[in-house]
Amino acid sequence: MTEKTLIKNISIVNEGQIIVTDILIGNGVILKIGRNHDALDTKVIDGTDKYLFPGIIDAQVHFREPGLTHKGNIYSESRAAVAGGVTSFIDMPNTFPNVLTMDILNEKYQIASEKSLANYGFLLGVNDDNLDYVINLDTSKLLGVTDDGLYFTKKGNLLADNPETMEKLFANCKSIIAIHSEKEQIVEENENVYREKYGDDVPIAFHPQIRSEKACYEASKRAIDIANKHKARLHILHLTTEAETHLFRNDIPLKEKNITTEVSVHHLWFSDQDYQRLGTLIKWNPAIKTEKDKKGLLKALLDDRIDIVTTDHAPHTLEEKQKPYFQSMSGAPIVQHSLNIMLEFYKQGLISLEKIAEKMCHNPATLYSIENRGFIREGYFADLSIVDLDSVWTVSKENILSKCGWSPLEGTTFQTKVTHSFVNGNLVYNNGQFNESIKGKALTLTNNTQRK
Ligand SMILES: NC(=O)N[C@@H](CC(=O)O)C(=O)O
Repeated sequence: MTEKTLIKNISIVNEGQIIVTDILIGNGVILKIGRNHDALDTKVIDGTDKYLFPGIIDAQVHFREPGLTHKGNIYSESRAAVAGGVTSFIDMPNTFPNVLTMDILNEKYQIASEKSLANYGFLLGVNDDNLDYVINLDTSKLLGVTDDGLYFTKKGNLLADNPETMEKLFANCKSIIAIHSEKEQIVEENENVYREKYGDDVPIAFHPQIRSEKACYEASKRAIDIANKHKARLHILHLTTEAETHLFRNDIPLKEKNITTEVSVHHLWFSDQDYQRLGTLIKWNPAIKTEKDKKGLLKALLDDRIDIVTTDHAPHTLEEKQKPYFQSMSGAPIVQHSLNIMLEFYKQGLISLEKIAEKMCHNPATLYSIENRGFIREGYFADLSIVDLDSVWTVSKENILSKCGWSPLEGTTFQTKVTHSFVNGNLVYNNGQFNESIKGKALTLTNNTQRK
């Protein structure tokens, strides 16, 4: 029989409430929430003055395996994730080979089953080349599909830039369709304007003018129109503009939405004011935009037009980042610090703890129809994170766990710390120490078909 763990006297942040009580976990699940447990054969953790969150489900990461493991792999990045309170992740298909077939998708599940410290799910990529293959699959069994176009090539018929292929996919796909929403044609026109003026070394401050609000807005508007026409289940990844937030509804519950969206933590944390200080280290696609956009995104998150928070964790080596504008890779590692960032907003009085749990834990589970995770409920998997809301520390090279070994947050002081993370009831992370012997599990889907 596996050992049980009793977390005593902890403030449980869950489903709109904070309740101070005990929680008993064993056999991988939450056995009992409430006082009066029999402590025989039970390991006890004192939770006094600490907070318990459902493990975070980060629904957009790039863990780089297979094929790009010089900058990250499923072991290293899931380890960084768990240290930050992330107990499940959904990884994108721009690994090599690109995830365009079920064989390649299944290979990633196999690698993760051997190496991942967190629970895992993988999206299948879709583009013009494999479109017919994808729509002939039983897509209702997939966690989701996502356009891969922007990740791999700038030229050619990109799915999210090609209305005909979008129509065909949206009319036929039964799973959630997640898209990266920027009109590449607009981006290319802008690139040409700035290239003419500056050559290869365009100042990074122009990144938001190149990957512009217009490029984002027009792509999102078009995708929503096509999705509505076909009643498709569309999710727009990492929103970056205030303008786009007005395309989304908050007058119906998440479960009933056909169109959903997310914000990534860096678009809430950084703005164009930071390009001067951090340069291409904060070059992301879509781009970090203005202070107004940053504020608008937080507002839309709070009023439920934006459904979830993700990281789009995208490690690159420093060498790959610190290049002239056009050569510098977009993306940065952030999965280890997403909860710290959101809790910093809590400290500033901008968001409640309950809302953080909703957007980072409950809603990703609901949005992707993930079974028995994302909530602190008896019988659910014991994916849990304990947080100390009064612990000051500074991000530095010494405590960054992502394989690439740097972070745009270096030098940032946080006032909160994840002390413990449980994955399926196993204490994988305990105050800087890891138990790496037990691996995470594949995320499974609830019975609901994802398409209304
Ligand atoms: N978000 C990023 O800036 N980069 C992503 C790819 C992408 O989403 O464009 C990456 O994989 O590096």
